[in-house]
Amino acid sequence: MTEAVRYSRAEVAEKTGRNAAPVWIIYKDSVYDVTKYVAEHPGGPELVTDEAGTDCTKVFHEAGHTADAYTILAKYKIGELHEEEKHYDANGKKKKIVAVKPDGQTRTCLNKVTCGLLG
Ligand code: HEM
Repeated sequence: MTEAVRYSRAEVAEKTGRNAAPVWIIYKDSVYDVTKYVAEHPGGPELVTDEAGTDCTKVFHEAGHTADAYTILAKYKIGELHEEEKHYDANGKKKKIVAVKPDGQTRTCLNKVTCGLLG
């Protein structure tokens, strides 16, 4: 299996479609070059170009896209984010963000509530 090409969120952020730049978007930690699709988008090109360079995972979901849209999107995949910049784990689950205290101690949510109750 060939390794995925890796990009940083900063690199993607430059691909805004402006000044002849391509239109790249991030969806669930994968990077897509949708430059050639923009003009074909059934919802109009602006909906896509407005998100160019960004992580549009939430927006893409909320637009209520059908399975067709996800199939088309898959065709434009060019790579993935660097491991340390990913928001999803290997099972596609959203990574848990644990609050890290300055002294390096970590507290879970439940812990915080309990400590809060005890004062
Ligand atoms: C990232 C921002 C995007 C937004 C906010 C967005 C929003 C929308 C909206 C509102 C529609 C409905 C249009 C209508 O019924 O008149 C639509 C349709 C559609 N969009 Fe997007 N879209 C985005 C990106 C994309 C991308 C990147 C693709 C594929 C590469 C895509 C594929 C489609 C397809 C195939 C439809 C037709 C209906 C469907 O199959 O879901 N969209 N989009």
